[in-house]
Amino acid sequence: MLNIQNYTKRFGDKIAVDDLSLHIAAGEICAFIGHNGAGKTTTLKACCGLLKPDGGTITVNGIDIQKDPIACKKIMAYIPDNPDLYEFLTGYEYLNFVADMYGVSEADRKARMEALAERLDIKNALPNLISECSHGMKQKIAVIGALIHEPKLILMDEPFVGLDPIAAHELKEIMAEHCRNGGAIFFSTHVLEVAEKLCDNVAIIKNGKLIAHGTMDSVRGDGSLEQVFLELEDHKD
Ligand SMILES: Nc1ncnc2c1ncn2[C@@H]1O[C@H](COP(=O)(O)OP(=O)(O)OP(=O)(O)O)[C@@H](O)[C@H]1O
Repeated sequence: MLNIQNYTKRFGDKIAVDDLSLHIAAGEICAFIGHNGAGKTTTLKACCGLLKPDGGTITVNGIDIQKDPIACKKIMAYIPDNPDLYEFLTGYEYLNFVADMYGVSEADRKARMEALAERLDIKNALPNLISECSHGMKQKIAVIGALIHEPKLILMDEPFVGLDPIAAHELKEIMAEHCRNGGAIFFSTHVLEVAEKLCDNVAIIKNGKLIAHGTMDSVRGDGSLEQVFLELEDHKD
C-alpha cells in the first residue's frame, strides 16, 4: 500500500531523513517512533506529497506521489500533528467542504459524519465555529474530515495528542477496524504503550536513519518496546 524507497530529505546542509526504505502492506498498522527531531514528520509529509524528496521514491498503491499526487490523495488521508482547520467555518461547514473536495455523495457523507461524530462525542459542537473549539475538539473534527472519503491509507502524526481517554480509545478502535477492512495506517507516536497494543509493525528512526523495522514481536524480542527504544537510543539511567 505504501512503499518508501531510499527517501532522503535535506534542509540546507542538514540531512533530516537519510535513505529511508519502508513498506506497509494493506491490513497493516505501523507505528513510527523516534526522538524529537528524528525525522518522523518529514517522512510523513513526504508520503502525502507535502514535501518534495531530495532522493528516492514514494508510491501509494503503486502510484508515485510526485508524479500523480491527486490520484494518491484520493485514496489517502493525512492527519497532521496540529489540527489547523479553517477557524471561520463551523464543524459541519468544514466537514462538508472536505466531503465536496473528495466528491463524497450527500448520503455517504451524512452517514459517515453522524457515525464518527457520535463515536468521538463531538456531535453537539459541530454547528459551532471551529474557532470556538478546544484543541481536542479540533483534533476530533480533523479525524472525521480525514475519514470522510474512506481512504485506503491513513497517515497520522501523533494522532492521540489532546484527545480525552474515551476519544483516544474510540480512535484506536477505528484504526483497528480500518486495518481489519484491508486499509493501512502509518502513524507517529511517542506513546510506546499505544504502539505496542495497537500495531503489528514498528519502525524506529534515529537522526534521520531507520534503525529498526519489523513486526512488533521481532523488534521487541523478550523486552518491552520502551527497553528496546532506550537501548537503541543509547540511553543510560
Ligand atoms: N522546514 C524545516 N527547515 C529546516 N529544518 C527542518 C524543517 N523541518 C524539519 N527540520 C529539521 O529536520 C529534522 C527532522 O524534523 P521532524 O519534524 O521530521 O522531526 P520529528 O521526528 O517529527 O520530531 P518530533 O517528535 O519533535 O515531532 C529536525 O532536525 C528539524 O529541525
